[in-house]
Amino acid sequence: MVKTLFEKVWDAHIVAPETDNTPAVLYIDTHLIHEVTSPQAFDMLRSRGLKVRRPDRTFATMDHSTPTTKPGADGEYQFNGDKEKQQVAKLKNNCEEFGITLFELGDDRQGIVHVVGPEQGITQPGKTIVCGDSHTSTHGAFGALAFGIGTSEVGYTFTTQCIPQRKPKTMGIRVDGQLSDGVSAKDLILAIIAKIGIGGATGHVIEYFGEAIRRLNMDERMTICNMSIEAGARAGMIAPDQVTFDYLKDRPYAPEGEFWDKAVEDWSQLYTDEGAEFDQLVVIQAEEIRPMITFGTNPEMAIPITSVIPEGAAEHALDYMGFKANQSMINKPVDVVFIGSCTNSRITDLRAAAEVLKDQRVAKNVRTLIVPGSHLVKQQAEKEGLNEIFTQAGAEWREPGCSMCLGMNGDIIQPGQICVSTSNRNFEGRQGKGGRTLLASPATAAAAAITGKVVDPSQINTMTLASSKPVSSKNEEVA
Ligand SMILES: CC(C)[C@H](C(=O)O)[C@@H](O)C(=O)O
Ligand code: SF4
Repeated sequence: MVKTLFEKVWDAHIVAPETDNTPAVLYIDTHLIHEVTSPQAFDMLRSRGLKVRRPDRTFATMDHSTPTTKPGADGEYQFNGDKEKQQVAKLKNNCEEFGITLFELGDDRQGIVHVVGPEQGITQPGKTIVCGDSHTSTHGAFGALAFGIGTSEVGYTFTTQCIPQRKPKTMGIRVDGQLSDGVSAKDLILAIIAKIGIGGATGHVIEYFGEAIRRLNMDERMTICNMSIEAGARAGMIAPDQVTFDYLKDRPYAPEGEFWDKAVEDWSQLYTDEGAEFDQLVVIQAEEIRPMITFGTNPEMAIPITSVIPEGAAEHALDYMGFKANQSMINKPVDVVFIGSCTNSRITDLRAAAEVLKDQRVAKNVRTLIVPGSHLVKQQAEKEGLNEIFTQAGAEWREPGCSMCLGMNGDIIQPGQICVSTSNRNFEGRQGKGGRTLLASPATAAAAAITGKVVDPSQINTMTLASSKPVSSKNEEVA
């Protein structure tokens, strides 16, 4: 029988099939946890005298509430408040008590859960992966079936390594052709969500395929799968290929030696069979995609950066943003730029930002925060000198974590401020009460940082060369 990629992974993990009255029981290979959605599940275990069934398949990191400033001279981290400090301390205690591997503050492996899992080789093709976090869809970039779960399901996974699940429908999104120069994976996924809508993939698992997807590196594939949830999808998946295997080879938790060879053999079977059908199919032409930006308060409210806010866009959203239909987004003034989050905080994202920021200065009054997704990303960026480019430009180079994506750690924007952000959600107040978020790619965010306004990143080189801004002495040395 021909099967889609999703069906292959789903079928291989069914412990008990779905009936009219009961959902399927799905075996979970890997359980990722963080400090925000795990405490109640651990409390449940304690109150019932239960253990974690597979601590060896459970991995924890701290990311949402962690400070992005370095610890003080005394080694103490400066938390936003007691609540955040306790949340992090609780995770550490819980992991010790239940024998779970934790990538804690100060550990080189610490970072955003959706950056760390792949980076450590914990995320692998064909696996079922859950986490009490909606952007778990990120891991589907490896051909895993990965989705977010609620706190009670975190409890089920702790106790049984299984969860009850209704089988989702499938949606194929085929992206033909090649993305144009200067158009990123972030632009592609924003364009996809603008097209199908925030509810467009509700109840479905999306598989992305086609030439343009094949050409993406793993960081880019993760950007795409990360935002699947913003179209309502249960998960996003991309069939693994040589790009996937090359990424995973020699990662700490990847199989070794003969186990590696066997794994690659198995993983190579993970694709949608010829003739297998999706419940829905969407076709996109890559050449038509332009750099994108959002203008509203959900990720579907996105347009090519050079076009205008459409007539008929939700008025409430436009009021909140302070924008009007038919206006161009170009030249809108910007107060803050945030480059980070599980969507765009990996090394290739930072390289893209550095390319724009090199030998430039961040505009006066624009606060620019650059937050690597993990310590290993941070170390790699520093090895390449990207941190120098950022700090010389006047941007803040921070410690890893979710940071201003959600502002749980205190990295927030002020009421009324406009922030160009590489994150995945532009909901009202998400980055701080009254704050206004414009979602975009790292290149677009970096271009906004140096000009202090929304600009087409493809225009940036011409623009900066044309302007005779005074350059810092450091820049003269470089030149
Ligand atoms: C805190 C967590 C539950 C939440 C999520 O599930 O997505 C967060 O990561 C987010 O991005 O809003
Ligand atoms: S970076 Fe943002 S979207 Fe990703 S897990 Fe953290 S808060 Fe959620």
